[in-house]
Amino acid sequence: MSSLDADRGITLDDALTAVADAQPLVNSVTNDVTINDVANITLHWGGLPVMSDDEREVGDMVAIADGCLLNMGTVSESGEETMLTAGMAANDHGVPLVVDPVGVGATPTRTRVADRLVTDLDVDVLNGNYGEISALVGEHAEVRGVESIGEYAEIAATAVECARQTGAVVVASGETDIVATEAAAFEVQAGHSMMGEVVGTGCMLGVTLTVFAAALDDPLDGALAGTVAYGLAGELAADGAFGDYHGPASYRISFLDAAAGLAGAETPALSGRIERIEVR
Ligand SMILES: Nc1ncnc2c1ncn2[C@@H]1O[C@H](COP(=O)(O)OP(=O)(O)O)[C@@H](O)[C@H]1O
Ligand SMILES: Cc1ncsc1CCOP(=O)(O)O
Ligand SMILES: [Mg+2]
Repeated sequence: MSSLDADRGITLDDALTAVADAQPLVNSVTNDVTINDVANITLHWGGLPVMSDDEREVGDMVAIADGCLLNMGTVSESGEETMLTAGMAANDHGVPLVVDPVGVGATPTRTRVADRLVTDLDVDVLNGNYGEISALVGEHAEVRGVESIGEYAEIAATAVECARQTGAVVVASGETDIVATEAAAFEVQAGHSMMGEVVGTGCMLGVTLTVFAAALDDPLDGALAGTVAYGLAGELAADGAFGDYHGPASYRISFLDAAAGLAGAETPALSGRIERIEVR
């Protein structure tokens, strides 16, 4: 199977095998809306989910974990402090840290919490939709609730700027996903429009990135592999490879099955799906 990136020589099969071998324990401090899907897709990829979010134990749980996700979808005042406790434990113990700044830009509170997370913590991977990533770097963005509204013609440059400001690998999700570091940007053509019809596909992407970042040594490899694997699962589900569906609710089930079955499935060729792009 073709390499995820010619310079790095890692294939999707390598990544899927690394996840299966590592069986990473991933602690997700995440929102109440999609927490069960986040837990299940962690398991479906080959990871071990735990959703510890109590201030008295979260630091200890993250210390023994292989990856940590902070998703601020329904973050409360106490939850904000717990996220900092978890994130600092990840940093102290060298545990890969992924942040999903859900709804940043929609309200001043969300913007403040997101800024605090990316400022006070050393984040390995950041994932958000186009609006969230644009809001995070202070550019014009329309985030309605948690949905990205409007057009973002310069999203690749914005993602690179976000990587520069935060030091993280940035995944800006949408019809075309952008994976960016401060020095490089990749367009990833994988996924299906049905994924945009299901609440939780951004949250599940965040924990997918955490699983792959935990299993691979380099956050960029983890972000590229996780983004590609996730999109391919979306395509296979949409193609009916994991059962017929009749709308977004049944599609969601097929999608979860596709994530669980991707390693054993005949996946579409990757050639041309991942393109390194020039960003000034
Ligand atoms: N129209 C689309 N075509 C292909 N993939 C999509 C589309 N909309 C969303 N996705 C995929 O669904 C996942 C969630 O993306 P997005 O909807 O941007 O996140 P969020 O749910 O946080 O707003 C990503 O993997 C993205 O690639
Ligand atoms: C609707 C909603 N409200 C707070 S968190 C959440 C789920 C967001 O999920 P995603 O970012 O995957 O769309
Ligand atoms: Mg989201």
